[in-house]
Amino acid sequence: MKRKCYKVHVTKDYLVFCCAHFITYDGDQCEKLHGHNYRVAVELEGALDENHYVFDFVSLKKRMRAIVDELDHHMLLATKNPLIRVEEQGHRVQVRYQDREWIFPRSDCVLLPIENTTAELLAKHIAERLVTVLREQHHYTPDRVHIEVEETFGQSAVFSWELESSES
Ligand SMILES: Nc1nc2c(c(=O)[nH]1)N=C([C@H](O)[C@H](O)COP(=O)(O)OP(=O)(O)OP(=O)(O)O)CN2
Repeated sequence: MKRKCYKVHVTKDYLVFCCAHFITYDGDQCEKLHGHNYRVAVELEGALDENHYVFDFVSLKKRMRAIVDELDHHMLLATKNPLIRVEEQGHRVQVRYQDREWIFPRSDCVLLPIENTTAELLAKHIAERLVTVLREQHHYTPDRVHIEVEETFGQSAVFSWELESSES
C-alpha cells in the first residue's frame, strides 16, 4: 500500500555533547578511556497538527538541547555492562574492569541504564528521553522517532522507534 507521510528533521551545531567513555567489545575487550564530540540529529514522523506542523521546530530544538545538555561534559558510564562494575560511593563513583580501576567525582558522571555506551545505545537513550519529554510536556507521541548519534566525523548510528500512542 502506498503511504504518504510527513517528517521533521533537526540537526544543529549546538546539538553536540562532549563526553568521555569507554566500551567493551569482542567478548572481554575494553577500550581505554577517551572522548568524543558527539553530534545528534532527530527526526519525527507523524500527522500534521492545527499549524500544519508534524512538531514545532522551536520546541523540538529546545527539548533536544536540554537532553543533550544532560550528557554534555560528563563521563558516560553504562550500568548494565556485565564486565564493568559501576559503584556509587557517596560523592564518588568507582568503576572496575578486570584489574583496572577508575574513580570519578559523582557529579562528573552520568550513569546510564544501558549495556554499553555505543553510539547505538546512546541514540536509544536519547530517543527514550525525548519520547518521555514529548509525552509529559507536550502530550504528544510521534508515529516514529529516529535519533542519529555521530561519534566521530562520518561515522554514526541511528535508532528508529515506531510508537503506538498508548505504548509506554
Ligand atoms: N557500531 C559501532 N562501532 C563502534 C563504536 C560504536 O559506538 N558503534 N564505537 C567504537 C569506539 O568507541 C571508538 O571510540 C571509535 O573508534 P574509532 O573509529 O577508531 O575512532 P577514531 O576517532 O579513532 O576514528 P578514526 O576514523 O580512526 O580517526 C568502535 N566501534
